Amino acid sequence: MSDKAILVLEDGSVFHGQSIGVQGLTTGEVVFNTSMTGYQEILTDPSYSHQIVTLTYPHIGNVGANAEDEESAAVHVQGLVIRDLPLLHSNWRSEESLSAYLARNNIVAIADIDTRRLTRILREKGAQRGCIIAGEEVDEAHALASAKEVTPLKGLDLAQLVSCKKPYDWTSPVWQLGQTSKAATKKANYKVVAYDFGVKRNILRLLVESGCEVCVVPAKTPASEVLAMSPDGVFLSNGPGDPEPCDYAIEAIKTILKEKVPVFGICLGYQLLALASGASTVKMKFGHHGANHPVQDLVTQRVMITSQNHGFAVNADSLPANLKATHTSLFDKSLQGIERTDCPAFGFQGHPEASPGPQDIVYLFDRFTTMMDSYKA
Ligand SMILES: NC(=O)CC[C@H](N)C(=O)O
Repeated sequence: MSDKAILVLEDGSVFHGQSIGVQGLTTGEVVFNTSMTGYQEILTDPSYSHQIVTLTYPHIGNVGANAEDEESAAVHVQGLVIRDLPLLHSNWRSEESLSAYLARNNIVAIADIDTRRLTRILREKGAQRGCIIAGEEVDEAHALASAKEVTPLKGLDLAQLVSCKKPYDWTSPVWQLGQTSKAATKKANYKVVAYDFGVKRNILRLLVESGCEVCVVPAKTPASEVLAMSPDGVFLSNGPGDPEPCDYAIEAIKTILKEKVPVFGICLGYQLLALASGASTVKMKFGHHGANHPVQDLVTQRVMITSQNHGFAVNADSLPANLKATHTSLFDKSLQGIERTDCPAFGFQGHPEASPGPQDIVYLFDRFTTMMDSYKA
């Protein structure tokens, strides 16, 4: 069997490398992530659905893979592109090599390519549709034609594809993984319904740790069903694709906001909260994907280092009078946080659940419980 592989972008750029996953063909929008750690969390983040991810950090796979680092039950990237896979992986938690993990999860992946050149192309031209072929038939023309057939993410509702099919309760906190957590789990004090648009497990763990009893519901659950559960708060999860076509979610959020139930949204959830409040969203050139993005809290002026993964943004000029900007990106001044002035609701564009990444912004979970305290009182 050949272990050759190629990556071809829609602009015609060709990269030759080695296959490190299964043989075959895969396509998707190619984005770069600059995180130095957390490759397994990235692979299993449902928000990466339909995207091929390239990691700018050159050595990927050093610590192998394990069952605890997964952010969901499946690998969601369409493909992986890296510079160098180490000959040996080593970590006390490792259960298998990255390559074995990719193959077991049916992922086409390529190594030994110039990821700096690739990232520069994506930075100059914006996210590109691309195709990886691994195996015998490494055919450039076929790869280029396949890349050009990819449906762009703009206009695609992917949340309903990755969402759970039935409601379930989530009960495990972070400390069950043996990781250091900010504090011992608080006594369950709040009933929270979490909309699953592609939720990451660490968000659910942090909600539990903050004292929430969490019921996760499918993306298309109507507001009436959620309100019938008499929640103390509603959480809107992260997720893949364009927020704009998710009209069912936008409608449900509008109804929930009218009832003045506290609402907290992360990433796609934050974008949906903005749309339900009358703001608009735009597709970014190449988005924000990394673990060291500086974000400023506009009230305290404090700067936090945050984890980010988004290709769409809320248009800062589109905020209606009852929607206040709370955070801004110091990389490009794009909007990072919003809060409603007429009801208890707020959202954040980055990832306060911080997995992978820094924990500067984890305090937003306390803000949600404080909001629920006032609501209950
Ligand atoms: N991580 C997310 O929730 C991503 C939100 C949305 N799919 C975007 O790309 O902007």
